[in-house]
Amino acid sequence: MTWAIVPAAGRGTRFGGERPKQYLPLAGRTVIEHSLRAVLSHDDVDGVVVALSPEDADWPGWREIGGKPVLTCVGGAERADSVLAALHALPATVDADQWVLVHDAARPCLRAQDLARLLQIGQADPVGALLAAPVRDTLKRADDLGKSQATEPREHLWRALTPQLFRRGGLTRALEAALRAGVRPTDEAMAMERLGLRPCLVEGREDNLKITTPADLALAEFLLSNGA
Ligand SMILES: Nc1ccn([C@@H]2O[C@H](COP(=O)(O)OP(=O)(O)OP(=O)(O)O)[C@@H](O)[C@H]2O)c(=O)n1
Ligand SMILES: C[C@](O)(CO)[C@H](O)COP(=O)(O)O
Repeated sequence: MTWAIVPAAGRGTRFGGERPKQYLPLAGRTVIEHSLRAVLSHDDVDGVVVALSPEDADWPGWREIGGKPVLTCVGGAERADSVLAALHALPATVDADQWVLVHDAARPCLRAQDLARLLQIGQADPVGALLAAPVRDTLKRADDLGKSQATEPREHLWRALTPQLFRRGGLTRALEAALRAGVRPTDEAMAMERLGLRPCLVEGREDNLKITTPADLALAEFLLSNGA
């Protein structure tokens, strides 16, 4: 039994606009609906808890998607707070040693084959796993004037994606420890790494992009509308 958690309590400030980006129209649905359907599409995934902003006025009120239960909870100030709230809102039947998938509401282009590989590899790992993409561009470090001052070595550098797969109990403890220490993990793997644990990096598609700016939405529209 694996449950999903979808943090969807963000305001989308970098995107701009009135409506939070997760509720913008995309390829006949909304961003969040694509993300929910994608993470629920695997037979091993039994349901989802969605963390919503207390001010959310757009949530459609889904109670199930594809015959699977959709629960909600109130998210927090940062993504990590929202994920932790959703971990606590999982059904009591989800034991501490059961796997939980955390997937951004803002990542609508997740492909079934990436999700299947993550589950297959991650469930065989003692710690867990995350989808990620190796860095393929040259990386520059900017100075205060926006000039390129150095080139950073890119060997062994990956971009973290989602979903990320960890056991409910271990992830809950890792996030609570990080937040208690005043650390705001930007992803679940960071909370695990802090404890000296090494999640498995599972190479995922580069087009599993996070909708952060309007250009990302245009690209996602092309990808999802053209079956690319
Ligand atoms: N307090 C927060 C902040 C973010 N998220 C979620 O985490 C995912 C990734 O975060 P990001 O892309 O940064 O979304 P926003 O925080 O909305 O964007 P911004 O930083 O531009 O405001 C999104 O699905 C977002 O809804 C969340 O659940 N709770
Ligand atoms: C979780 C994540 O999508 C992995 O790259 C990313 O860390 C989210 O960061 P954001 O600043 O909350 O968008």
